[in-house]
Amino acid sequence: MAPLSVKRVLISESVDPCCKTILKENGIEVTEKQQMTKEELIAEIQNYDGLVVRSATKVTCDVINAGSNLKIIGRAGTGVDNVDVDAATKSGIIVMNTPSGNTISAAELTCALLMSLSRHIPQAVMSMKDGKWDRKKTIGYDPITPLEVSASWGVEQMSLEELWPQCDYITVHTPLMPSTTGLLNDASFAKCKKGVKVVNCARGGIIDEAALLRALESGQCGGAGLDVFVEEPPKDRALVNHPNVISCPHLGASTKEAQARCGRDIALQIVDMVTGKALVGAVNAQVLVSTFSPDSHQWIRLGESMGRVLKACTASKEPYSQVHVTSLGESLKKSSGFLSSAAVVGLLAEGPQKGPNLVNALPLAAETGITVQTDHKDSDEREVCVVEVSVNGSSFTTVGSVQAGVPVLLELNGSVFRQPVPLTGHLLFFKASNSTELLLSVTGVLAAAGVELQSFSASTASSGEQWYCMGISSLLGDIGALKSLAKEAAQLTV
Ligand SMILES: O=C(O)[C@H](O)COP(=O)(O)O
Repeated sequence: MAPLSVKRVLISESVDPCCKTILKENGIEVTEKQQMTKEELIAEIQNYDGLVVRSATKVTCDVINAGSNLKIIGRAGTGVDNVDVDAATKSGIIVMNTPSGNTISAAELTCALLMSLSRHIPQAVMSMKDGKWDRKKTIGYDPITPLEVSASWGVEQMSLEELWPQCDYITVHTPLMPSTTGLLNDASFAKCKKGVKVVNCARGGIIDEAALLRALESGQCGGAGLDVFVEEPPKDRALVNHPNVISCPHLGASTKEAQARCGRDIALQIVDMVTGKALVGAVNAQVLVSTFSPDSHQWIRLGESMGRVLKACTASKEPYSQVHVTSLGESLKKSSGFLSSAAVVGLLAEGPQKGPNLVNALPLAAETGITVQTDHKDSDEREVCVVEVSVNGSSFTTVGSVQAGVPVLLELNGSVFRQPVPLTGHLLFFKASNSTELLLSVTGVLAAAGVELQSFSASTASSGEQWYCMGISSLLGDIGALKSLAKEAAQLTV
């Protein structure tokens, strides 16, 4: 992938200072502004092409839409539920997290809460501070029964149904998403051992808060350690104030070590991305991961150019219903993903959709009603990319490759070019029967418009209507004259 240019980054939360230092050392201008209101962030965000956040900044669709120059949202931490990832993807913005920076600190707090729950340490501390010497409440200790060791990780894997009735303690460590929202609910609490203790240092909502309160009240749940809440800070204090709940204000990652790691990781990941070295931590742009090799750059250009050629030659027939991209050749095995996105970018370029790029190509295609199909075929003979579009009931195909580092077109809808057509500059395509008169007429049209003919590629077929391609010095102002000479004609700049 051609390196993304990121020049100005806004850090909207307390992120370790090393983040700013690393970004600045790499030529990126950094502004730190904390505790901005949503309105302030919306007004400000257009001035930046990068945004670095923790979990308090709500990067909503409104913020993303206001960020007309935004290219990357860096999350100095793990959870990206405060970022509207779908909206970012549609706008072609990379969302990147630091998947391992604060894991150890969150695990430490989980263990601390487990121990505190078991031994009622916070309650004992409070009662000591109240001047009491109450030894009765700290004597009922149940030993923690560790889960059995599984074959691979030392933990026996069980279904949740099997797991619930066996646990003395349940800790959750998942992102918040539809499948994990309310993972512990009335039904699952009912299957648990009476008095089960639960810890949530992951995200509020994985344990259903209303169900947890009911389970605490009935004694079905014997205690909860909560570092996170559905609403932060929680306005409803019922859980926080419950005698069997110990809670913290989302401190799982708040250690010097975790913050230094996350601040450093997100800055280095952004720098690696803008310098084209690597893409690490992107949560919405998997297709880009394999584009960080120099070899891939020309293939991406090829895919996009083929999409543009298809669009130019079929524009009058729109709408498109399907794009089918096939890569051939061992070395393109991992390329079919980005080739299809690149072809869609070319096909949608200059259309009504906002800024198609490799991040948003597939969602934009889906939104436009285009199905994208990707295939790979092994071939010892050649490395080529075939892009076929279904447009208004018929199909139109291009075949291209990269030769000597240059993207070239080999075939256009059945016409095989004698010489590969370099996909660069201004190109004129037309379909006609092979005739000297026609070619003279076309060059006459070019000359009359002051356009120089720079290259000419004809089909290998000697009879029937075939596609021709001309490299020209500039686009014709009007190709009406050409359209009256040839069956079809199109021009474009790639
Ligand atoms: O998702 C995370 O990384 C943790 O919940 C930490 O969030 P924070 O960076 O806002 O402390």
